[in-house]
Amino acid sequence: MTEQPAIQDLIPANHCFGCGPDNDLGLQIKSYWTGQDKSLCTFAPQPHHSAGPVQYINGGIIATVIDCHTICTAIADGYRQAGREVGTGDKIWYATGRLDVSYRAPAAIDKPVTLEATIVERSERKTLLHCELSSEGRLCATADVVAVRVPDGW
Ligand SMILES: CC(C)(COP(=O)(O)OP(=O)(O)OC[C@H]1O[C@@H](n2cnc3c(N)ncnc32)[C@H](O)[C@@H]1OP(=O)(O)O)[C@@H](O)C(=O)NCCC(=O)NCCSC(=O)Cc1ccccc1
Repeated sequence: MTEQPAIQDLIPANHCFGCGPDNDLGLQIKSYWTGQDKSLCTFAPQPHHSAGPVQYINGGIIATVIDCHTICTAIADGYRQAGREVGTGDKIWYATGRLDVSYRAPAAIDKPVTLEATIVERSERKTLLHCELSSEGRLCATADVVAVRVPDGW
C-alpha cells in the first residue's frame, strides 16, 4: 500500500487546508488507490481537532477529510482516464460541487480514522463518489460527493 506514492504527493502546487502538501498548517491527508475505482486514506486526528466534548472529532474536520480524500481521488481518476501519471502534462483539477455527509456515530479523537472512497459514476464534467469513514471498525460517517472538473486556472 505505502509503496505507491500518495496521490497528494503527485498533485502539483496544492495549498489546500485538508490535503495540500504545500500547506504547513493543514491536515496533509494522504490517499492511495486500492483498486480501479477505490481509494483509502488513514487520518490520525490531533487533540485540537476535537468537537465540544474532547473525546470526539469535530464534524467539520470529518467533512474536510472526506472532501479532500474524494476530490483527490477524482483528480487522480481524471489523470487515469487521460492515460497520464498524476501531475504530468496539463493540470487536471476538480472542485467540490456537493458534499453530503451523514454523521452516524461519534469518532474517537485518539484513534485513527480510515476513509474508503468509491467512484460511483464519471462523465466528462463530473465524478460522483461515495465515502465511508470508520473508527475502530465502526462506521462513523458516510458521504456522497460531486466532484466537478474545473479549468487549470481555477
Ligand atoms: C465548479 C462548480 C462547482 C460548477 O461549475 P459550473 O460552471 O456551475 O458547472 P456546470 O454547470 O458546467 O456543471 C457541470 C456538471 O456538474 C454538475 N454540478 C455543478 N455544480 C453542482 C453542484 N453544486 N451539485 C451537484 N452537481 C453540480 C452539473 O449538473 C453538471 O453535470 P452534467 O455534466 O450536466 O451531468 C462551480 O459552481 C464552483 O466553482 N463552485 C465553487 C466550488 C468550491 O469552491 N468548492 C470548494 C473548494 S474545492 C475543495 O475544497 C476541494 C479541493 C481540494 C484539493 C484540491 C482541489 C479541490
